[in-house]
Amino acid sequence: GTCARLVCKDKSSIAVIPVSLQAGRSCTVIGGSGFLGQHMVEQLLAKGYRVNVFDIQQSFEREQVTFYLGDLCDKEALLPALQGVSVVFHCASPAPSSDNRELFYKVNFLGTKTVIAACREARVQKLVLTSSASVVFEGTDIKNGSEDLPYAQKPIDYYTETKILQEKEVLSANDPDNDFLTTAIRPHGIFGPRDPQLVPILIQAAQSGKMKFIIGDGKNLVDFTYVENVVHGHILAAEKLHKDSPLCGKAFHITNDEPIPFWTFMSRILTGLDYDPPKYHIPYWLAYYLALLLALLLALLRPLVTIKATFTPMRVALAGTFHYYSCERAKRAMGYRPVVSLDEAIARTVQSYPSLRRARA
Ligand SMILES: NC(=O)C1=CN([C@@H]2O[C@H](COP(=O)(O)OP(=O)(O)OC[C@H]3O[C@@H](n4cnc5c(N)ncnc54)[C@H](O)[C@@H]3O)[C@@H](O)[C@H]2O)C=CC1
Ligand SMILES: CC(C)=CCC[C@@H](C)[C@H]1CC[C@H]2C3=C(CC[C@]12C)[C@@]1(C)CCC(=O)C[C@@H]1CC3
Repeated sequence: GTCARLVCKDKSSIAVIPVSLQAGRSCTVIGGSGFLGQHMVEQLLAKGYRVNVFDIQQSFEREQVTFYLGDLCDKEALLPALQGVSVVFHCASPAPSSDNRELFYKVNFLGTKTVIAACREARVQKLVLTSSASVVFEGTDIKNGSEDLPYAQKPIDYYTETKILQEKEVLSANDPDNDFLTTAIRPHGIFGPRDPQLVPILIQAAQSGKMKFIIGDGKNLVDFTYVENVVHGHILAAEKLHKDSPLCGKAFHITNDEPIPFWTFMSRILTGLDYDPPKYHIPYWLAYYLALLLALLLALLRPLVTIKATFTPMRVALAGTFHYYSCERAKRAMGYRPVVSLDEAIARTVQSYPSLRRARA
């Protein structure tokens, strides 16, 4: 089967070694309980990897997976999960919506330094970070952006600010002389089954009547990337990361390579779940200033009440500007190609949320 390979020692003896016991086939997924993390675990197992998960929470149980519960800011908690593994995938982060500056700094920046120190101590050979394409986004158009764009000087939010600090830390830790190699994957707009953010937020907005307007002319292209393609990019990166490979210490965009107008994508998810797509247009700058005004108002009211807005300047920027990226570098360096097309990805995603389908009267 796929989990075993024949090894011929000499003509008379043939040993069968499970793929999971071969060097380089054991890994730890930090953040393995999350949306991306769980999909990582599934594909890694399917490819015959031995998989540990390190996470602050346990969201599933699988016989083949060893769980280590703990905070990645705690090196002593991390170390047992890294013993004997050759690859660490770091895809843990507080949710962007948590809006907690202190926590972002502690987990994404200081915690990532701890992950690096723990990897070195445990003699892990490869560290693959899940970064984000948003590290170069400042709220204005990016068309076919390459990895050579400079980091955002004014990141769109504090979460992204700490994703920049984190990525810099991981890439500069690349140290071939000491057998420690690092690389970073920058996905954008990950979606797919079990995503707790994109589809649920969208349907919630539709249910409360907030999905009537298209911000701008609706032509702004954006990358939405199917989770299985993101996972594929991570695993390829780990497998192609070798001393002298072009992956060492570098970041790579992983996208569906099919940028789509933001509002077309939203409409396809909405109609797929039997909701009406938005049809009225509102000028981008009007939406932006309305959202700013709302944010100001909520800040003034904060001593009295705390209300979380759906309509924020950052979201308006995401919904009304171009932000799509080239994945040419990943194609060249690791032979990346998306494995699931956008059409297929949307169909699978819509199908996976029967509970969010609009109840017909
Ligand atoms: N979802 C998206 O569209 C995008 C996500 N990313 C990045 O992908 C990665 C994964 O994101 P998702 O799976 O969407 O997030 P998620 O919130 O579903 O998963 C994150 C996981 O990290 C764990 N975690 C958080 N703090 C921890 C700590 N202190 N110690 C141990 N574990 C901790 C959580 O318990 C959770 O299981 C993150 O690094 C995120 O920044 C990047 C670009 C886009
Ligand atoms: C490509 C990329 C970075 C996607 C981001 C995902 C989320 C940030 C979006 C998922 C649902 C979106 C959404 C809005 C903004 C961006 C999202 C949160 C609005 C709040 C924009 C303003 C509206 O008119 C309502 C939208 C609801 C859905």
